[in-house]
Amino acid sequence: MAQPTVTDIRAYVLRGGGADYHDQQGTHWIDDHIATPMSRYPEYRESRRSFGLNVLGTLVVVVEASDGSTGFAVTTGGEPAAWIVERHLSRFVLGAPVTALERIWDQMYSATLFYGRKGLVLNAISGVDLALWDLLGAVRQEPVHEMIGGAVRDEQRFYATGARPDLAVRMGFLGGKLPLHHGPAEGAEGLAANLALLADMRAAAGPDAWLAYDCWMSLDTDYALRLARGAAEHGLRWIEEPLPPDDYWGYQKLRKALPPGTLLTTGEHEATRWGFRMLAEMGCADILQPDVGWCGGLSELLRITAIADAHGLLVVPHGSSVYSYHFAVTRHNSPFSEFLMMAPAADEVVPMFHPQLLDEPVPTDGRLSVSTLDKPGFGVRLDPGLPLHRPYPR
Ligand SMILES: C[C@H](O)[C@H](O)[C@@H](O)[C@@H](O)C(=O)O
Ligand SMILES: [Mg+2]
Repeated sequence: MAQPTVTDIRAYVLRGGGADYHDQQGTHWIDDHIATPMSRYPEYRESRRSFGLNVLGTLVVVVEASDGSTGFAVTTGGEPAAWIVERHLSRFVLGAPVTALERIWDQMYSATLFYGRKGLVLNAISGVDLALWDLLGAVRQEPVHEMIGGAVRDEQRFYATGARPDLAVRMGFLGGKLPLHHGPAEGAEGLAANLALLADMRAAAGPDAWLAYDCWMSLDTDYALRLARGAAEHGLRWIEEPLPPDDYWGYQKLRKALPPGTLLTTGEHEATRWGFRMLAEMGCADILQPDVGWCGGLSELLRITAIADAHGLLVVPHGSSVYSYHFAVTRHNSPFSEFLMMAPAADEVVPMFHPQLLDEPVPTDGRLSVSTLDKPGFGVRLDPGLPLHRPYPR
């Protein structure tokens, strides 16, 4: 059956929040002395922006079809990802049927293997893949979740990531995930402060709230184990991404040594089915957390989730707004989702990719009804007032 074809693909960049949600201005919980692999250098310990966590900015991919339909997606990537889209990936998209997502994905990945595989190239591939899913939804006038098998539940529950799990619980979230503030370089004093904060949050959030620590690749196995053992009395539900993503062996060892009841999670800086196969087969985690804008897009996330399911693992994508909501509601092994509290004090619910998307749904009382996703594609629009810049027009 003849399908519309892709007639144009354009890559733009944006600064100031949105998909590159670390790109914040002024005081914000997400850049408040948070432990990272750079924390061993005192000059880079206070702020993640100081070492460039917000250096990339947002990549916006726009695609158009011969029937006049358009699709778009936003992810982290900025100008270098825009170059990859315009100067390399565009050749596999232009002229292709809007249904050719598998062939386009395989060509984008295979053609960039000599310099890609993970990281920024997979962010760019993810952006194109998500834009193509949005375009297909526009052509078919179907929401993405209906095109990938349909919802398995009527609503999605959320936990909140931010500095105030105590407030999140009162807003109806399952609980909260705190950023870890101190790593090994800050010694026993830092560890004590990490545990004291968790104890305070447990007292404030109550005995039943989920509490987790996001360690953002900042620890070593020994510190992670000491943190988890000290946190067990406060009911730490999971310890997230304590080690650098390539230390599969450390994750494997740590998972075997954690206190009973403390889960190990990771994956937001992993990419492709092969990376997640490694995590699954080496027993690195209980919950896999791919970011759909970084792991290879929705097409690859579906493949990753099948691998996880076969290993009895949950897939709870890293905070990625509508791009993961449409996925999560269709998978039995994605029973809850992350919501990043992007208000500077983490004290109110604002759209995760603010200010870039119009009609971006947000949880109410910590949950989102599938019916709020019943619009074509991913169901959001790019704010037409944004200062879009196209750095590499063809
Ligand atoms: C809160 C963490 O430090 C990161 O900023 C966060 O983006 C990510 O790790 C997450 O899981 O949300
Ligand atoms: Mg994380």
